[in-house]
Amino acid sequence: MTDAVIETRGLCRQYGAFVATDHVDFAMKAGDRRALIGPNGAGKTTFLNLLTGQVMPTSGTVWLNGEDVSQVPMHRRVKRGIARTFQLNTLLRESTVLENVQLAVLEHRGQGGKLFGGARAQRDAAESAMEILGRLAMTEHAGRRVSELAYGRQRLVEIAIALALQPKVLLLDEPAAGVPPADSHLVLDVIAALPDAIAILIIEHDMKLVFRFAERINVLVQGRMLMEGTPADISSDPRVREVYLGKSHHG
Ligand SMILES: Nc1ncnc2c1ncn2[C@@H]1O[C@H](COP(=O)(O)OP(=O)(O)OP(=O)(O)O)[C@@H](O)[C@H]1O
Repeated sequence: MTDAVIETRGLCRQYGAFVATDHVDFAMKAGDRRALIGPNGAGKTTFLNLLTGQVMPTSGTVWLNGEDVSQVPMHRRVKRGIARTFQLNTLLRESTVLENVQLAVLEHRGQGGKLFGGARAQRDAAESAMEILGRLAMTEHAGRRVSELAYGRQRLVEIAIALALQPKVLLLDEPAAGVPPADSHLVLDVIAALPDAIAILIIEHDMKLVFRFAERINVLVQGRMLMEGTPADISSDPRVREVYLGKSHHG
C-alpha cells in the first residue's frame, strides 16, 4: 500500500501504432500542488483523460485511493473522488453563480431532478454551494449571472462546479486559459489555497504560473515522463531546457 490518492503504474495508451502515453508511473498524495508540463502533443491531455476514465488504457493501471480503477468508467470514478474541469464552457450563462453551483451539488447528491420539490434539499444545497463559493473568494458574486462576470471569475465557477463533486483529486486543464495576464496569477492563487485534503494537478503552459503554483512538476515528452522535481530541479535540468523550455514552449 502507498499513501497515494491517485497513482498510475506502467500506464500506456496507443492509437494504432502511435504511442500517446508510454509506461507512465505517477503518484500524488493528499494536498499535492502539482503541474504537468511538456511540449505540444506530448500527451498531457491524454494522460488527464486516462486518469478520469474518458480514455481507457491500452495497458497499465490507474489507482484511486488504493483501488484499481483502470476499467471503471468516468462517472463511477467521479463518485470515488476524481473531478476535472474542461476547457469548454459548460456553465448555464444566464443563471446565477449560486444556481449553477447549487445545481451541481444537487446532481452530485442524486437530487438533480427535484427542482420544484424538496425545499429542504434546495436549501441544504444552497448552503453547500455558498461554502464552496466562499473557498474561491466568490461569495460577493453569488447572485450575479455568469454572463456578467469577468472571464477569470467564470473559470472559478467551473472550478466551483468541480468542487461540488467533493473531489479528493482535482484535475485542471489550463485553468487560466483566456484569462487576462493581469488576473491569471490570482486564479492560480485561489486554486492553490483550496483545502489541503485535495490533491490538485494542473496542465499549464505559462511557466510563470507553473512556478508560482506547483510544489512539484512533472515533465511529459512524447508520452514519457521525462522527469519529476521541484521547480528549481526542473528549471535547472538541461534535458528539460532542451526539449521543452528551449524549443517547443508556446506559453
Ligand atoms: N483519439 C485520438 N486518436 C489518435 N491520436 C490521438 C487521439 N488523441 C490524442 N491523439 C494524439 O496523441 C498525441 C498527444 O495528444 P494530447 O492532446 O494528449 O497532447 P497535449 O500534450 O495535451 O498537447 P497540447 O499541449 O497541444 O494540448 C497527439 O499527437 C495527438 O494527435
